[in-house]
Order: sequence, then structure tokens, then C-alpha cells
Amino acid sequence: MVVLIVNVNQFARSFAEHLDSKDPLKKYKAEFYVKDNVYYLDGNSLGILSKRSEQTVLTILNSWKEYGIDGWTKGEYPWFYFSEKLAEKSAPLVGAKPEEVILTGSTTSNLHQLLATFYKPQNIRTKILADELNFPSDLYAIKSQIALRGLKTEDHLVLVKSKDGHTLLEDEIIEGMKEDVAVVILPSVLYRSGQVLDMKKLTDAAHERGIIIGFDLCHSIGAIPHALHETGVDFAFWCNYKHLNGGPGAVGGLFVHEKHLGKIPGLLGWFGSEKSKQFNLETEMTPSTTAGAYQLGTPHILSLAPLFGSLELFNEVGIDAIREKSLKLTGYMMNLIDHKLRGFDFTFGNPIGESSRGGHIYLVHEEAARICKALKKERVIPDFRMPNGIRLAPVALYSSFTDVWETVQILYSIMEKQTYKLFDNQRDVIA
Ligand SMILES: Cc1ncc(COP(=O)(O)O)c(C=O)c1O
Ligand SMILES: Nc1c(O)cccc1C(=O)C[C@H](N)C(=O)O
Repeated sequence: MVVLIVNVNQFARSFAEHLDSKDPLKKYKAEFYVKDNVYYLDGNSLGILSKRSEQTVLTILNSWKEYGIDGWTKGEYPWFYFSEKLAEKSAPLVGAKPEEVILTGSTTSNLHQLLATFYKPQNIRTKILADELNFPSDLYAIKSQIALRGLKTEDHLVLVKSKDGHTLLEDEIIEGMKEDVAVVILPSVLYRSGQVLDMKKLTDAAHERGIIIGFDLCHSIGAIPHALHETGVDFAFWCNYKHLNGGPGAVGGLFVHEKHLGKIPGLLGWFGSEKSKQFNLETEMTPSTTAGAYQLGTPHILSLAPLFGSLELFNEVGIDAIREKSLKLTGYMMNLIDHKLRGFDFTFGNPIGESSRGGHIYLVHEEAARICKALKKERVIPDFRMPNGIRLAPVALYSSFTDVWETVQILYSIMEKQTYKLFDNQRDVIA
């Protein structure tokens, strides 16, 4: 018997190239406007433009040029049905029935709408349970919804604390689900550390205690699979400009579980009407019986347009294949960092295990702000998050294993030559 001993150096560039050669998704990189020798690792904040999205924007602009007001009902994508059509295309990504989803508003305005509907403080159940690590806009929205009920935010918003400043313990969240809690709002994936929370465990625990639960999917949609319907989550809301590449200010989305459909939303507007009745323009509204009821005014057509191209791409590839590659990319990146950057005082703020690791990694370093600036100078696009975090998101559809390898070499060179010291250790305007 001949034994072949293959000497594979998993830290060599050739190994990255080998991984790329076996990558079933590698052809999709050509669908995006990825610049040569730029390593774009910020798709968890703002995804990049795909050629399909560009095309659907042009087609929809053309329908305006061609049809004027008749574009509402004519052309390849009649505007009147945009939000519902895109909801159908989003449903597989969140594990929902099409009628449980609608594309509308923004993350923050959708949270307002959902709390206006589901937060009904009564008797002793008057509090909202959230966590101190959630994106601040959610906390601002929650506080204003509490204040709108004439209640004090100091007494009615309960924030679960983090022990390590990066992650949450599900059991501690569950401990916070007391009999005075009316609604729980949590992220599915934390925006800084990328920790994935166990939605099923949290939803079951909330429901056993008679509490409504909703999730912010901003950092999970397009990165990890969801099963919102089956899990029984009451509602969810998200943006479409991160992993889903819908463009800056893309219209957001929301989910309302089938068991709540037919309920009258807290905020009403004519686009929430039953579609066949909307243009009767009656003083008494007939709300849609789907999640479409949660819409308010005229949809932002041009900020929905890129999503036709983008969601087509996601549905073609399938979220399971995307998650599989994303985990390989982040796992590979952590391996390389662990090997190459030992001794440079980096720690991982993201969970290491696959089941609780989202679509990005989070490197913690005291000099994080200026390391990010030095990376950008060298054509690596990360983002900095206060106080000391570097988020790096190699994205399944447009990052390669070689991109990850190059990024780690560049990071090593910045640390070794201390070129980060040429910059201030302060954030720029945005990151
Ligand atoms: C988890 C999370 N929630 C909410 C927001 C705010 O969303 P928007 O500006 O789309 O309302 C963001 C990012 O901006 C986010 O990351
Ligand atoms: N929505 C953003 C924007 O309008 C400008 C800059 C960044 C954003 C973001 O989405 C930030 C993002 N929520 C984060 O996870 O930090």
C-alpha cells in the first residue's frame, strides 16, 4: 500500500487558493462591484452593489420614465404590489409564510409600529425587557413608546446586563422575564460581538410566562437561516441594507406571526389597507389581513428597487449555502489571526463556537480606532465600534478565502511596523 503524505500548510496563501478553488459560491463575486485589491469587510453595516440590483433599479427608473403614474400598475414590476412581492421573496430568508412579512419602513420605525401594536401595559404587566448591548436606536424607540403611555422609562425598561461587555447569557435573559414584563425585545445577532441568541429557547421561555417576544434581525437576515413561523416568535423587524445589499437607506422589513394577523396595528395609514379597497378612499379603513396592514404611507419605490435583484440572488443561492460558507470564512479568519497575530494583544469579542457565531468577527484591541484607519489606508474596509472593537465581515457572496488571507497579512504588517501609530485613536464620523 502506498501512503501519500501531503504536506499542507494551512497558513500559506496556496491553502487559501485551494479553498477558493473548491468554493461552490465563488462565481457570485463577479456579480458584485468589488474593486480590485480592495477587501470589503463591512457588508454587515452596508452591503455592496450587485449588478442585478443595479439592473432592477434601472428597469424601475425606466418604468417611471415610460409610464408616469401608470407605473403603479404597469411594467415588469408594478409599484403598487412592490412591498408584497418583495415580502414573498424575503419570506424564505426569515422562515415565514409570505403573508406574515411586509417590506416597509426602517428598523426603527418598524419597531415603533410593532410596539404601538403589541405593547399594551396592563395591570402589573407594564415593563419591556431588553438588553444593554442592543443597538441604541432600538432602546431609544422603546423608551419613547414607554413615555408615550405616560409611564417612566426608568421604571419600565429593564435591561439585561452583560458580564463580559460583549455577550449575553440566555439564562440571565430568561431570569429577567418576570411577571411584570409585557414585551421582550432582543437582537437575533448582537451588532458588536455578532453573538447569535437562541431564539427558540427565548421564545419558548417568554411564551411559558405569557410574554410577547420580538427580535431585531438586522445582523442576521441574509447571514443566517431563521425559522420565525415555526419558532412562534410574535414579531420581528430588520433592515435590508446590510447582508442583503439593498443599498443605503433601503426599505426595511417586518414579520408578524400568523396567530396575530387580523389584529389592528397600532399605527394606521392607507397603504395598510386591503389592496382591493385602498383606492375606494373610504373614511373607514379596511386593514389588510396580512402583515401588509402594518404599512403606513406610499412605499419608497426607489429604495425598494435594488431588492428585486438582490433577493433574487439570495433565493438562487439559498441561505443554507450562504451560512455554510460564511462560517468557513469567519472560522478561517480566526485561525489565521490566532496564528499570525499572537503577541499583538488582540482578543476575540465574538463567540468562537459555530452555533453562536454570527456573520462577522469582533476583534478587541485598545488601539482599535487607529488600527481601522490604518487598515482602510491599506484597502481593507472594516468598521470600528466604540469603545475598542474592529468588526470584520467576510461575506459569503463576495469575499474569497484569499481576501481573508490578504487581510490578515495586511493586519500583521500594520501591527508589526506599527503604522497604526500614524493615526489618531479616535473614531471618524461613522466608523
Ligand atoms: C441591530 C440594529 N438595530 C437597528 C439599527 C438601526 O436601523 P435603522 O437606521 O435602519 O432604523 C441598526 C443599524 O443601523 C442595527 O444594527
Ligand atoms: N445605518 C447606518 C447608516 O445609515 C450609516 C452608517 C452605519 C449604519 C449602520 O447600519 C450601522 C449598523 N447598524 C451597526 O451595526 O453598527
